[in-house]
Amino acid sequence: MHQPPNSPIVYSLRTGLSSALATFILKAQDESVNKKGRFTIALSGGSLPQQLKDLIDNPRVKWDKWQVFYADERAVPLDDQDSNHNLCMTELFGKLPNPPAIHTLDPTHLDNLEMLSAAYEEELIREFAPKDSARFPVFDLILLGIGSDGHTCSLFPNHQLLAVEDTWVAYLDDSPKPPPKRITLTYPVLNHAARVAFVATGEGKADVLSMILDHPEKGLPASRVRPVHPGQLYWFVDESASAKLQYPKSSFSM
Ligand SMILES: O=C1O[C@H](COP(=O)(O)O)[C@@H](O)[C@H](O)[C@H]1O
Repeated sequence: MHQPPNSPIVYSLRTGLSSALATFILKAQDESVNKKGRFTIALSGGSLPQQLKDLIDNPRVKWDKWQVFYADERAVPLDDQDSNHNLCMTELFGKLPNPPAIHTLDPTHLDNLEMLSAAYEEELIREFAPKDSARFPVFDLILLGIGSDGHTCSLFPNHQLLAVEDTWVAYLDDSPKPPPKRITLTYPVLNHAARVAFVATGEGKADVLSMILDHPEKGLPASRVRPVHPGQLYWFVDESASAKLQYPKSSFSM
């Protein structure tokens, strides 16, 4: 099947998804560091952080060049078991002798979601605005997961945040998935990234993956992530998650 240019590239991996993902991240890291001397990345929570395990003990990772943000975060203390930061610390950063610069939410604003999300947007502005972005930050890489309802970040089906175009970070207090209070990057930020990669594993994601990629017209939140040119969208999926997928798969080589 012929795919139009800039269509999502889907890597379906029978084995070695974490290793392929590490290779992909390192290529993005090297291109960014060679060009700009730093690597800006946004991470998700959920099942994603455990797929980053092949970065641990990998001598090619230039942690001192990384600027880490969160694609979405729950409005809970940083050491709470629901915190995406806490999860990333447990799965990855806490295992490193020299962790990178990590931009967490400001826990002093947990009781005021508007201030919490404005403070995180300020954090992004400090990192990006004077450098390589005009109206929206341009992340070198954003790593996303999907929920079985098609949500990504904290952008849920039929939620009013799907329409936000004018801010970098938005907040919600009615997430259908607990905990209810969260902040999230918005579509303009996701869609201005140089690269966005979704990671989906397990048979529990098979139906929704087919819905997202084979039926983008249904408009599930994850289907609406389409980086503008020259940005590129990638999917790293395992065999179980891609079992029902009609969308053409590419072989992974880098
Ligand atoms: O609530 C969230 O869910 C999504 C998907 O999680 P998963 O466990 O199904 O992979 C995650 O990407 C997001 O960061 C998180 O806040």
